[in-house]
Amino acid sequence: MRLDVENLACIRGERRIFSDLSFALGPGEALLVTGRNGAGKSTLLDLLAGWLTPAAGAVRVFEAGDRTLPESLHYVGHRDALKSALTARENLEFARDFLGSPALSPPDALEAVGLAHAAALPVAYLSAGQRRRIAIARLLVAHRPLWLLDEPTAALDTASQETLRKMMEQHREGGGLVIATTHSPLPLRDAKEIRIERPTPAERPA
Ligand SMILES: Nc1ncnc2c1ncn2[C@@H]1O[C@H](COP(=O)(O)OP(=O)(O)OP(=O)(O)O)[C@@H](O)[C@H]1O
Repeated sequence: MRLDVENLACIRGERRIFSDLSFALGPGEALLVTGRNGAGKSTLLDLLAGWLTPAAGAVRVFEAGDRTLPESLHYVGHRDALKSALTARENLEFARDFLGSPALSPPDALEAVGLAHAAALPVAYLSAGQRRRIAIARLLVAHRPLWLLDEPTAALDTASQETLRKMMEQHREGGGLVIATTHSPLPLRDAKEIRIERPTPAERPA
């Protein structure tokens, strides 16, 4: 799959968040999105996911078969989007059934993030880092070529950050694409990088 983003602009409320944002990603490539708090990193992911409409510009997808862009991506956001009353395993079963294109089994995905022992626990009982690891395990239970990850290492300890880094590299080796926002260094091989700068007050619409 290929992604081509051209001269993208976004306005939220009365504010211009960014404009003229362009990049292209091909199979196996990764993009790190940096910028200060409130610069618009999550907003960019929301636009790519199709939840927001750009004020200008275009997002084009190629070589994705008959799938639309929303059907071609995984999104792991700030909120882990887990169902608190379901167990870790049930959450992954739900994700696999909902997303389609099953890949690793839920037990194997839990094993991959070091949470096999928590399979039968309701996620409400888990720590913030453990919940984040289950949200990340969702990436493994259904195959989707584009991973959109919003500060994926937040709440993760060093070992889990390394597990996630390896998962991202493996996904890329299989031809997958990764776009991750981050405030801390994420050592991905040959990753592209864009920094979103806040427009000055003069550039913002009144
Ligand atoms: N629903 C909304 N309506 C209007 N403005 C919004 C809305 N949601 C977010 N914003 C604004 O859009 C701007 C960009 O927010 P965004 O969450 O994309 O920033 P970010 O770069 O991801 O920040 P952080 O590093 O803190 O996560 C912020 O000024 C925010 O207040």
